[in-house]
Amino acid sequence: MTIAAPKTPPVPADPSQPAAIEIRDLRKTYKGGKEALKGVSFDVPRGSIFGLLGPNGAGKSTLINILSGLVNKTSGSARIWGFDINKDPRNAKRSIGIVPQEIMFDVFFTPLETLELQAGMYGIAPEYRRSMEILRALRLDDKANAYTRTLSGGMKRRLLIGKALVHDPPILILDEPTAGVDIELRQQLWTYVRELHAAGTTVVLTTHYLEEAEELCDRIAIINHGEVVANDETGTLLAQAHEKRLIAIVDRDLSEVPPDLPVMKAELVGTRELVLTYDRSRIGAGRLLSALSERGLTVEDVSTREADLEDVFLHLTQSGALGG
Ligand SMILES: Nc1ncnc2c1ncn2[C@@H]1O[C@H](COP(=O)(O)OP(=O)(O)OP(=O)(O)O)[C@@H](O)[C@H]1O
Repeated sequence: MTIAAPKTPPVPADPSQPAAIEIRDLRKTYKGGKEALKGVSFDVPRGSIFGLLGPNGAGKSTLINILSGLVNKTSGSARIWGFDINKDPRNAKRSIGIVPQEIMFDVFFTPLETLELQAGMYGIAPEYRRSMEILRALRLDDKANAYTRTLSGGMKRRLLIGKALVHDPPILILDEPTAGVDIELRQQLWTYVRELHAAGTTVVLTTHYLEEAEELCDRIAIINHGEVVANDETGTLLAQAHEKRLIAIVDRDLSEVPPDLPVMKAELVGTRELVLTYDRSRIGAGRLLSALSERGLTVEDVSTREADLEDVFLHLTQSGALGG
């Protein structure tokens, strides 16, 4: 997608603020006492594709809603493109485009009207609007005058991205954009996101699909129970995943795990399947198989699984399930 140079003056960035988004000790306690954010701090570097991960209820939506002005923070601060969300909310809001989780449109408007209305809401004068250009970039120009209700699911998702781009924000936030979306459409959406990023947009996305975050994001923050439990480059996070798993089917029934195996964790599934979790930086699979043989066991079948972002995620959130 080629998004041409903006025809409206870009939001001037404050050069003393190198982060696209700067969040400091952000707290939110809802009425009724639920502490959704318990002092969250992190920076989204300019020009990054930043992943915000966390199990259901971790506080991701609360965070995004605070940034977009839908929810008031209890304390702490947030700056978007250098603008404090409370002291300079207008510029802070102009600096982000948010693609929400839910598809919500007035179905009686056409895509072109939808973008024009959105531009009007941002106070962009008609001569500065670039609705058709955005529709072309999202390959929706041939649907410009169709009823939105006649668009396919994928087209509606693209139109949502278009709505978030009308004011030419330097930062785009996508909240679970591929939840419930089929694989082909997901790939298409990520192609658009990559193109936008290549054109200079900082991208923040929340996703439950860890392999997606692994593939797309250069930096990832994981939140759990309202706290940041990891915030690092994706490669560094993955390097932390030392755990590897070896699954061995042995030749006879066991009533318990063989003693003193050189592993971090050993589990017996049924009577013959041993699941051994080990530190791959300290020991190899061959040594583990020898250890089983030394304990009088013959292995009939064996497989191993590499650690990935899911391991890091599960380890850090200790939830055992991603939920949703
Ligand atoms: N308006 C509200 N009033 C009270 N509690 C709320 C409100 N909104 C969210 N919560 C609670 O705050 C916590 C964080 O919710 P939040 O929606 O931010 O999580 P999330 O990480 O976005 O989850 P999901 O992935 O399900 O969207 C949850 O325990 C939730 O029940």
